[in-house]
Amino acid sequence: SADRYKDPSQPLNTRIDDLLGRMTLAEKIGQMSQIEREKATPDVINKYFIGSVLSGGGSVPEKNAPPEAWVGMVNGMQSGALSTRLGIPIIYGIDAVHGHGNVYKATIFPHNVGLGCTRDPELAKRIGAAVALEVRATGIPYIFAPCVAVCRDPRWGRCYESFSEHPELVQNMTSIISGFQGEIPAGGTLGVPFMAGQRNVAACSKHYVGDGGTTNGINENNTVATFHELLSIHMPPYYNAVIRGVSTVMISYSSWNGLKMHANRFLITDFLKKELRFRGFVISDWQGLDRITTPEHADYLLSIKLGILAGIDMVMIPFNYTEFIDGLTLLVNNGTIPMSRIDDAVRRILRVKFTMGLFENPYADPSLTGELGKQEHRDLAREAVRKSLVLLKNGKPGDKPLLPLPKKTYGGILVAGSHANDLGSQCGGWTITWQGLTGNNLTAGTTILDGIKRAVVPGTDVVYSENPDAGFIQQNKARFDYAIVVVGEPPYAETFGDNLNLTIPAPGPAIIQNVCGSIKCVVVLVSGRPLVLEPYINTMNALVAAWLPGTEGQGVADVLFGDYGFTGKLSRTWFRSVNQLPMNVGDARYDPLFPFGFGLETQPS
Ligand SMILES: OC[C@@H]1[C@@H](O)[C@H](O)[C@@H](O)c2nc(-c3ccccc3)cn21
Repeated sequence: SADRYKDPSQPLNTRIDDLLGRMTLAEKIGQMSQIEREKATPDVINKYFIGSVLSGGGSVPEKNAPPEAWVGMVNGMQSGALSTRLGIPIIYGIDAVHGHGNVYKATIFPHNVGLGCTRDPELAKRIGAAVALEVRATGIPYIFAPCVAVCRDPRWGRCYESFSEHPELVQNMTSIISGFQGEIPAGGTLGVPFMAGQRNVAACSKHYVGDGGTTNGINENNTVATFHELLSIHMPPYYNAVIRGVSTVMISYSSWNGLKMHANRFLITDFLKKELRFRGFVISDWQGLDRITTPEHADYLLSIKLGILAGIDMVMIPFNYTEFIDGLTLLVNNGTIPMSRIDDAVRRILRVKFTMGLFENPYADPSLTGELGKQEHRDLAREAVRKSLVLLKNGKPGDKPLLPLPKKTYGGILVAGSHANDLGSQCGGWTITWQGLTGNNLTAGTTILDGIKRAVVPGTDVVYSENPDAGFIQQNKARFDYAIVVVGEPPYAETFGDNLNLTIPAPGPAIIQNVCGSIKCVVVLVSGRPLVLEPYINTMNALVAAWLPGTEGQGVADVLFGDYGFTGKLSRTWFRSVNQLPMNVGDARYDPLFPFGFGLETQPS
């Protein structure tokens, strides 16, 4: 019979059953294997029937690769897959967690902690649609986003990837999934993998489950919680993600009550797949199987057994694919892992690939390359920056408000601080490289300083000094009407961001004291999370939390100078001292510097 699985007019389950019925064990296990692009030659993909390829953070075809180079790379790999006996296309995945972060000149949006402060699910959906277009510009149909972590402790290095500490706010922001994948139409089936068309991408809600609840925020550590606490704090976003038709779920490195999530059959199979009826595929994190044991990779056969029996369908191996394939083959042949488990995994992977139209459209649409970094997307990102800013202080007690700042000044404006003129730092981690970069050469964008210069009336004396010394301040303080001090955290990702003291890194505090001690100042804090403020806040006239705004730094000036009012509300509790942590909205003991939901407002001037 003609290959019914190739016939798009056939019912979905007919296509899945027809194809699955034709597959050898090697072809099935190949579909469950995701390898890193460095290993993914067309020959390897063909020989091992590889089902998926990824770019890890910073893994690019070449430095500053244009979209055409990405398209060429992905299409080359795809040809290797389509030349196999059954011609099952690969699905290429990448982390587009705040825009297409790996890609030179992509639009970089505010990280999720800032988007949570917008309280605007509709905006998040529009951002999702724009990111999908920029990812498709590079020929990629699948992203490891959104992170739906409910970060309960800002000492966690990934807290900025979380929309909020409050599960309901995170649930609301899962609207971004409907942007990435498209909205399930009225009358459509909720709760099954969905993708509207070839200008959308398959999404991945991560990291299942409880990644944001580890002890002291230690990355990949242990989340101690009753089942009720897990269900009420960390699980809710997955209800919404599944209903919205999220195509994949990524498992967390962390443990729940001492059991590694990657080995947790109850939560992955009994709860996510059976109770929540998730029908897409479950993917491991990078070497997530290896890290089931301590030390990691100590017993890889055991890791494979535990991970696959727990219900993981696709394994982000990413390098030692022969070891994975041989190990899983052995475990199936010796009866440790039943074929029914393999078939469940492959069925789910095929369901996503058929649903997203990968069989009909395995190659990139070259007409989309112009979507990368498009001005329309940058304008959207700028809108998101504006709405993400939170005004925490506006004038000392008894003073009149300092913000919005006048665009016309009699004297000059002093702009100080490392983060005023540092595109990389305002983007944060997962930008061009895994950890992110400092400086202004990493990609195309507008620094906060650039934005200030464009906002004031032409001819205004704007003086930038990264770290003005006391002498400069004393000699010049009468010269300036006011100062804008932009300080904050360096870029970081994952464990490199774990931090137990949460102080503003030097020389930030000194710059604040030096400048704000002599000149009326507004401090703009560029950080992935709340930081210690109490020692300096009385010196400041005004204070703005800018989070990690991304490439469109103009959005900061838009609000500082009153083109738009401040509307942002804290997505996280602003603690007084790290000794209070963890401390979240709703806790019995709750004594924050600024509470969850706080944010002063100003009117457009
Ligand atoms: O980039 C792919 C995935 C990403 O989607 C996950 O959110 C994240 O937990 C992650 N960590 C690594 C990773 C960690 C350590 C060394 C090398 C890579 C890789 N990844």
